[in-house]
Amino acid sequence: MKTLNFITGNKNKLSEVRAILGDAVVVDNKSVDVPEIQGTIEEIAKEKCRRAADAVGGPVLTEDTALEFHAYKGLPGPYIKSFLEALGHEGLNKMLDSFDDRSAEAVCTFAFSNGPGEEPLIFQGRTLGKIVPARGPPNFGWDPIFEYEGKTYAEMDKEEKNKISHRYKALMKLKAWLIENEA
Ligand SMILES: O=c1nc[nH]c2c1ncn2[C@H]1C[C@H](O)[C@@H](COP(=O)(O)OP(=O)(O)OP(=O)(O)O)O1
Ligand SMILES: [Mg+2]
Repeated sequence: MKTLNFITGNKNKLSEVRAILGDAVVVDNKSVDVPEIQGTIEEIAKEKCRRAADAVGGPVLTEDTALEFHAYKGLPGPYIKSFLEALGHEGLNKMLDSFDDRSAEAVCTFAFSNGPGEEPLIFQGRTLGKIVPARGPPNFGWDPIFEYEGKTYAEMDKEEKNKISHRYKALMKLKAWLIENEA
């Protein structure tokens, strides 16, 4: 059975990845402090993966999550973590108050490298929603302010989010690739 070494410090990401991939794949986890550069989502995701592969000295899976506000031409994008820490749910909502367009895309980008010096492959999923005042338990990042078809991610039960999320869509692509390349 395929084992993936998923390098992340985020427990919520890890549990969603395990829930979505289920029994098909064993997901090991290591929390390595990997520096994150600036750039496009793909550049950031690939560089994070290269650095994780160097740090671990073997095959690694990494993931980078972005939240793109359409009114801001895609920003905060991959910098959402800093924006969330600085502004909170309320501040992120306020950023959009002078715009009619509150739509946003959640973007999940997995990168897989076979080891140091091996070019990372990218698997990306996107879910379109909108930014709303927080509703639901504040367990995971910006889940309470991202609404998809009338419910925020935080208002959905885990199974529900894991069927439509940006992370689910990216993992289906990764899974298809794993199946093709294992045979
Ligand atoms: O499904 C999600 N629902 C709500 N919030 C989420 C989700 N997925 C990531 N997030 C948050 C965590 C962090 O504030 C930022 C992404 O930053 P990002 O660098 O990718 O994540 P991280 O630093 O927590 O973990 P890692 O060690 O994998 O880099 O968005
Ligand atoms: Mg990070």
